[in-house]
Amino acid sequence: MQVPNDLPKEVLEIREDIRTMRIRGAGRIARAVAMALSKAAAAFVGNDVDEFVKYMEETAAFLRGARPTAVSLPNAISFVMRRLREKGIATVDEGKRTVEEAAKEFVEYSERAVDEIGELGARRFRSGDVVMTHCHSSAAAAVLAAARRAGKVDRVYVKETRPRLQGLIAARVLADAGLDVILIPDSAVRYFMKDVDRVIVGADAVAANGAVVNKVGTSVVALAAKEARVNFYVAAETYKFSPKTLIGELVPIEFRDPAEVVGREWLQEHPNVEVLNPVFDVTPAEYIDAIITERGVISPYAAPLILLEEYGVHAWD
Ligand SMILES: O=C(COP(=O)(O)O)[C@H](O)[C@H](O)COP(=O)(O)O
Repeated sequence: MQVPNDLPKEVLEIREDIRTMRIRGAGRIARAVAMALSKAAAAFVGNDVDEFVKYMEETAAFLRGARPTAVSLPNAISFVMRRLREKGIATVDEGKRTVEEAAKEFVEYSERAVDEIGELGARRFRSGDVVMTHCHSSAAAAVLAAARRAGKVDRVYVKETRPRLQGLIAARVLADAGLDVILIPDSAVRYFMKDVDRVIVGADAVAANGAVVNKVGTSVVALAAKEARVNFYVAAETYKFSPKTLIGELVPIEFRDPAEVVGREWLQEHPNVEVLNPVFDVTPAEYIDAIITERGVISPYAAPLILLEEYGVHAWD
């Protein structure tokens, strides 16, 4: 991917931090790219409006390639860039202001959305509920923290989430929120499901057919939950809904370096073994009881309504 000329170092660093997962989780990724666009705009030197717009379009394309699956990333970029395109700016300064304001608005919306999801989601829980979660999702954690504050949930099983062990982040965050955390290996999901009342996870993308793309292993939790008749909830801001799925596109599943699974040394010692590392999987709508969004708690089958309301004709952009 071509790096636009004169892109400030901090924008390059944000992209690299997303690629290497120092910035991770769909919500944080979205907020980080919105801020990256704002920083890029501020750093532009010159008075030529067309040059500025071209530079911003190139920056947007460059940032879009940071990670492929979390649709919050292109959605955050579209939110900011649509403002710039629709505004019809007369000067570069106006363009810079437009980008900065749109990015700020997106970040504020996003932070508010997570809080609203927490409050709405907590209503689905009952006193004494035992919960299971997978990976670390700030939206799912917000629900659990709000449910804890409401005196409903005490205990949560957290899956370690190999190979990158995001479960350890979730365990720390949820313990800090006052929950009793039990960290379990991924392979123990079915063993413990009998003790669980509800599952809650986050999302990297919600498709028009209500399927949810989230950290690999989510679909296995959903299968075990369905077998045990345990409610399965997804916490997802509306900017995680994928407009392109309305026109039949599939959400790309990221495959990362096999060394994340077994280490570089093992790979070198076993050149005849193929190691694959898909990092997301798809949970079909029929396994999902509800998606908790900042606009309300919906059936996964209502995903197209959210998409049409949110993006309308822009789904085709
Ligand atoms: O799958 C992951 C993170 O994957 P990775 O660690 O590979 O980025 C999270 O469940 C979603 O991104 C939602 O997170 P949030 O609710 O924080 O947006």
